[in-house]
Amino acid sequence: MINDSTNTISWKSYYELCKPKVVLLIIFTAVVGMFLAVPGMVPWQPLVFGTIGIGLAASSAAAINHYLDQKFDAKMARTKGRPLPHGDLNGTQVLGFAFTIGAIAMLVLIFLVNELTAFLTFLSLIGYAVIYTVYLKHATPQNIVIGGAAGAAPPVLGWSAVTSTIDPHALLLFLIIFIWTPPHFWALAVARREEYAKADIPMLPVTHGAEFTRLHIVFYTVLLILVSLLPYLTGMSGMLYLVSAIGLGFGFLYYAVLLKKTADDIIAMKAFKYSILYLMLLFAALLIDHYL
Ligand code: HEM
Ligand SMILES: CC(C)=CCC/C(C)=C/CC/C(C)=C/COP(=O)(O)OP(=O)(O)O
Repeated sequence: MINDSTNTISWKSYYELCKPKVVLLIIFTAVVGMFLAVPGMVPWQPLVFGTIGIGLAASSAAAINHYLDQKFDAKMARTKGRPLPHGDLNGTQVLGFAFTIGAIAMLVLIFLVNELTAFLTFLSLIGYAVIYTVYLKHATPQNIVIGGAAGAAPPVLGWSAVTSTIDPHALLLFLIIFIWTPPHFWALAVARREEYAKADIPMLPVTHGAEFTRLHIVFYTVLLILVSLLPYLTGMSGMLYLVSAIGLGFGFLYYAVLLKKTADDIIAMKAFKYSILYLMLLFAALLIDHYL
């Protein structure tokens, strides 16, 4: 007889392996890339199959990250309840799941979208799941600056799913997420610096201190505001986007400066949460502006 409660735990665990909230935002940025790629409605095939392929590939990368990071995850309060360190799933189950959904993602992208998108998505998957997780994360405090390229790729993937090209406008969207990633992550890392130190992971607040990191959050936030103006300055987006980008950007800067002044970890977590809202609303503004 099937044990219902075990079954529920296991489905929940597989779901958790996918880092669902992160992947949802990744999918959203990819879908915005698709919509911006063409003047009218996006053809349904790249929209549906591109979304499935990119979403499954990002989930596969997240599951591989759970597998490869399990020993480190076990050492940190934030991550020790994850399916592997908590013992809800074993390594074979996690790798089996990751490779299955990763293979489905690749087949969908190769045969139902296009080869360029499949290739770029594969690069992003390897970039996050292997290059960032195995090497960069443990090698340098610039880990997330470099590794951020994988998480910044989805708008380019979405765009190429529709046009089979790497468009310069898509690269602007890449640049926005690339510059957004350090203040997004460092806000959390500042608040969790003792855990990262305990797990011996050389995040910037561990190697260079919290004060230095807070200063870098302000620096990257200013850079982000400037970079976020590029879609308007290049004629890709209009006034609604410009006003949104400036308003949202100054909201981010408010938290960054407040964090620098107060050195308060509660403010750091507020800045981290705001960073997620910022990216979601900025991409929503790009989308709405496109159809005005
Ligand atoms: C190398 C790049 C990145 C790093 C190092 C990073 C790091 C993190 C970390 C450590 C968390 C906390 C997760 C947790 O508490 O379990 C987080 C949460 C989150 N990240 Fe990122 N992130 C990166 C890129 C991205 C990208 C590209 C997106 C979306 C486009 C994103 C969206 C989110 C969201 C939505 C959450 C909240 C998840 C939740 O509440 O469960 N991140 N990020
Ligand atoms: C194919 C494709 C589009 C791939 C996208 C890659 C992807 C899922 C990027 C998200 C980045 C992320 C959640 C980093 C968390 O860092 P961490 O692993 O150091 O955080 P943790 O301590 O919470 O595990």
